[in-house]
Amino acid sequence: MAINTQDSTCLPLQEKIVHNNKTARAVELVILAFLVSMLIYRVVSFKDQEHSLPWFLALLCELWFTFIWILTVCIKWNQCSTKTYPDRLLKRLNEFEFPTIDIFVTTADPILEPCIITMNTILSLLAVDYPADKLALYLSDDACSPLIYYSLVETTMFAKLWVPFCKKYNIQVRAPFRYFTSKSSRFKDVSLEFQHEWKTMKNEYDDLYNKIEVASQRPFTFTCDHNSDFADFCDVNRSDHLAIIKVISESTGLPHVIYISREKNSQHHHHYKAGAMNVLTRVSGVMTNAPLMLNVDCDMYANNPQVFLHAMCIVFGHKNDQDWGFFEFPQAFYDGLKDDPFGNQLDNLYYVENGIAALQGPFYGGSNCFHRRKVIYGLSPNDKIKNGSIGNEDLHKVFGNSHEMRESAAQILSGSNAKIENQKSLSSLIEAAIHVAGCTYDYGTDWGKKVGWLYGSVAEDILTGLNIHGRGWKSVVCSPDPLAFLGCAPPTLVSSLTQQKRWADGVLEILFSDKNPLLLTIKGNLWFRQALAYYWICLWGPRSIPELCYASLPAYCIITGSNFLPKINERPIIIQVGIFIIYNAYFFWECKRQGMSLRMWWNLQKMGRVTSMTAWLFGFLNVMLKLVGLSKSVFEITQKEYKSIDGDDDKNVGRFTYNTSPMIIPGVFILFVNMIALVNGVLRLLKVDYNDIWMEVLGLGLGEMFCSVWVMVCFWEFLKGLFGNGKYGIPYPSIWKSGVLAFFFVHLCRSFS
Ligand SMILES: O=c1ccn([C@@H]2O[C@H](COP(=O)(O)OP(=O)(O)O[C@H]3O[C@H](CO)[C@@H](O)[C@H](O)[C@H]3O)[C@@H](O)[C@H]2O)c(=O)[nH]1
Ligand SMILES: [Mn+2]
Repeated sequence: MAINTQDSTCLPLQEKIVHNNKTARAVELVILAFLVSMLIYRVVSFKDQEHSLPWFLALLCELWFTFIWILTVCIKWNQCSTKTYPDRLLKRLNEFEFPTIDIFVTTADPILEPCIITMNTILSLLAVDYPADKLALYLSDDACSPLIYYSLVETTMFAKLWVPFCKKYNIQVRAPFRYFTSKSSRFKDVSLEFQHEWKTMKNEYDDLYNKIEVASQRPFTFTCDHNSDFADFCDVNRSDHLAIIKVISESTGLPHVIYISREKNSQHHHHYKAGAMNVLTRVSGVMTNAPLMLNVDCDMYANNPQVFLHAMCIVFGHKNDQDWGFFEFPQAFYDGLKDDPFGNQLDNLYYVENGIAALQGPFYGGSNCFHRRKVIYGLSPNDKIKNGSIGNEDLHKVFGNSHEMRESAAQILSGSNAKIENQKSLSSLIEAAIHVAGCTYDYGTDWGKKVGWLYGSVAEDILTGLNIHGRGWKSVVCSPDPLAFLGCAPPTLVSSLTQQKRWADGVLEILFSDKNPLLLTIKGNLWFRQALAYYWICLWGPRSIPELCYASLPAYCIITGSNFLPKINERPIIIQVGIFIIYNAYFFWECKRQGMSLRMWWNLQKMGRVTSMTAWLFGFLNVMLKLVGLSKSVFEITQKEYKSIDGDDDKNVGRFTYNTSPMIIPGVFILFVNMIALVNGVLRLLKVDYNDIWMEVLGLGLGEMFCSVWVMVCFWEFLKGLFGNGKYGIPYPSIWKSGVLAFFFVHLCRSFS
């Protein structure tokens, strides 16, 4: 892409802003100093311990915590963000200079992902401020659902009214389900004409909504004769069917709209989302072959109509072509539950993200991301490929046996901006598209290994981004105001844990692949500190073990009458107390700086413990089982919920609900053992004769009792779950299983003492 440097207005289109981080650094170093002194104290005082086991375990755990803290400090050390200026862009460039963009939306299950949500995603994207003839939107439907196809056809028809309406009145929120329910946007423009059109539009949307709603509620029926639009869907089995590709709209003032359901066959692995993304890449390569690709999950929508203009600021604002391999907008959530009761709105990662942004750039998070096609096709920053210089055989090996695919790839790789001559109509390309959407097309090619989205991890996003960084590309994140994209966070405890489990599982798998960050630093072009950042995320799963161990240590000590902390009348207790206070205050201060409440801080800190000891544990175990060949990874799709703005103000919103998921068990177990320990401890305290032996009381492990109470408070919701009714109660089998485990634990403790 040419960069317009000869310009009178020399103001930059995008700017990297470095944030002052001195105070945070100082506090982080203080915490580190405390951690290190604790380790030294542990080692030095080891021989004085009556009970060496808890001391030793505590040492191991604290070594690990210190290691993780060092990673965290390295990541957060520099803080920066990127600002973009779309108004400058429009003064400098003409729309016809903008590149074409292929937009990918993925959906996989019309029940877990209600159709109407996906359709709103699509509407918001079709209506962005960008020349429509430069956009093509591809929807990948992994469910092969006629309902989704039907909805897409209806939605495209509605879009023909909706898009001009949005552009005419410069509507800010272009996902109708948000627009029509937000109070502020209602009659901003009071002209009669607007009011009239607003009402028409609302009726049309209600119509669309009802059609989709009605169609969703019963098994979708359609005529199966040969000429029917739905003929392809007759008797299809969603996991075993031929590819279905349909061009729904072509050059009508709207972006092109294309429906894709890739071929599935139970004999062949379809690689979940990564597989879907590769089919989207190939089909779009054959059809429109835009140099930029934007991918959006079906649960997100464009919240800022200028998002593509912000994107162009990144594209045209970088003088150096190597400065970005991909760039993304953060995943923020709409209508997030107040104070984030499940800790899944990711706000706690804000400073980590800004830190990584100051390194090689943000991880690829799977959605809201603009990729350059040539980067996805495997180019490294310094590769220069002349037109026609790659042999057909090489292309064949990398991109597969479709002639159209190879031709389009060669064009991208050589960076030729020449428009494909005699631009064929999309419909005439369907045959070629169906070919590249085949379930065996990847075999014997580099798809999923070196090009496209990489296979082998259910966190295909992190893996794919890592591979790109490993080749030396940088990445950029920018968050305009209003936020570019909004999505829905998992609505329940278990759906949130399931998502976290998948992430912990997927990222850990990366460490056992040939894309290990350390390898990429040594052999490739991954920056060392960026590699540390990847380790930080890849180690989520293993973090469960020391956390569990540390959370059961107080219980162990109280039950066996041993200690893992200094007694409270000994001076070194200052170290532990110091860490506890400073760390919590530091985290609270971080939350405060982002405008969070005390409540939210507490929720985040408590859910940090809950998630790591439940979801991450299962992610970790799953990878271990996989390594010995006993398990396979599955991409469990997150449940999505259709909510309009004035949704229910139910007082139970945000309350923990449970099902029979085994992930609950370690939580209840930790709760049980600490409860048993506390009962033990309190009984012992009652027996002491306080007149004589104060010192003995001090020796009884008040520190351990405090820790036990702290753990219990973190798992307080689980305690409520023990007594809750219906979905608010933890199912009896889970309670029983946890009880048995806790019993074993206590028994084990006793046999050790
Ligand atoms: O076989 C599949 C499974 C999923 N998807 C799509 O993948 C997207 C993400 O799935 P979702 O259930 O919403 O997962 P999340 O946990 O919310 O996703 C996060 O984590 C994933 C990796 O674990 C990334 O792919 C996502 O982009 C990122 O938002 C959705 O559009 C799905 O329709 C498919 O197309 N095919
Ligand atoms: Mn999602």
